[in-house]
Amino acid sequence: MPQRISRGYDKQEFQRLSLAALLGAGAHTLVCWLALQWGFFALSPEAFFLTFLALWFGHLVVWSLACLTLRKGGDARRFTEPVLVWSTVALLISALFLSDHRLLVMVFFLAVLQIGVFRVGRWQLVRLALLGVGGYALVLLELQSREPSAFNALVEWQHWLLFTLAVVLMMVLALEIVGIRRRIDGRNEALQQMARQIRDLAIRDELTGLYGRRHAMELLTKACGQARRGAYLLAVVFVDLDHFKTINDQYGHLIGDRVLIRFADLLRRHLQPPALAARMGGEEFLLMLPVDHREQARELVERILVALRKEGFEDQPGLSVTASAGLVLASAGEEAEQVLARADRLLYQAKQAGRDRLLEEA
Ligand SMILES: Nc1nc2c(ncn2[C@@H]2O[C@H](COP(=O)(O)OP(=O)(O)OP(=O)(O)O)[C@@H](O)[C@H]2O)c(=O)[nH]1
Repeated sequence: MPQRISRGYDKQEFQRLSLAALLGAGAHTLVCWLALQWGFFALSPEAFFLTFLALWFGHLVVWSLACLTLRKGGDARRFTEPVLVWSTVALLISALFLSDHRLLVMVFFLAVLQIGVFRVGRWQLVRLALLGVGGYALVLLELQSREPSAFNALVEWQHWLLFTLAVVLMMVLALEIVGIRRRIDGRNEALQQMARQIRDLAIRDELTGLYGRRHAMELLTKACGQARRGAYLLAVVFVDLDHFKTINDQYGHLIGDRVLIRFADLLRRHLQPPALAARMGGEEFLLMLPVDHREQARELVERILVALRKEGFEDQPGLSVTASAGLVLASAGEEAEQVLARADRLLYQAKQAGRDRLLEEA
């Protein structure tokens, strides 16, 4: 599965692929240049120069597209196959002009396959192998039909057979490695999932799924810092369900739990990121609301309190839940604990004033 392979594909991986492709293309050019010097390459020096200029231009285009994609935050992994395919095409083109020593450049294809083993999926690898073997056969057929008398059919096709055998052997090995790699990727994925779950357990309240107190304080500290730097206005709201003890006493603890879960769901429905809610303990909740102005926060909290009042509990028709809240705006230079203490004082006053209301600082 390509998605699995894509995880962990980063800049370094791309740099390694680029370096491998560069070294491979450089070695290929050098071998062909030596062949030209020794008279094995059936092109004039000018035509050789133009041919390799075109091949390097192709490398450059594919590489630049991948770089551009990576810089834009895209997945450069999808350029791995084009890099390998163009490298193979470059080998095949040069094989067209080499007399007798075609195998010299075609062995480079085994290196191309090797690079692909750790980077592309099973089918991409099979496609690449078919391109190498099939392309080599096409090169031979073209040469055979162009100049049958100069074509040493027996030797050339023997070489092709040897090459094909080598590719098949390598593919058997490669597919085994791809399988192992997939299993490792699968296990890594499971481990990462487990790590995410453990982290969630550590930072989330088990009953409601909202963030717990400790993580809420970390987030509040961070949000206060950002608000201090003027990134936004931060409204901090302490919310406490009213007479929750009575609800527990009258309807039982399980219904009390259900009320907490329902309220958390209600908060999730009303808050869009980056606004967030946390359960600070018992029936106490904290809201952090980055806003443009105070009214925006007030209206939102009022909507939440109204929605809670209207909330019905199917098998408990008589149960009606309300909450009290204290809303403050974080001031410049204020620490998280200080903001929280101010919101808590307002909440206390809201309770004193008869509950089921939101109080703000004058
Ligand atoms: N069902 C349930 N009850 C809880 C949980 N955590 C705390 N409580 C109960 O919540 C109740 C909180 O009661 P109080 O602190 O007296 O507050 P209250 O009854 O809501 O009164 P006011 O806040 O003054 O309106 C206690 O009875 C706790 O046992 C929980 O996870 N589930």
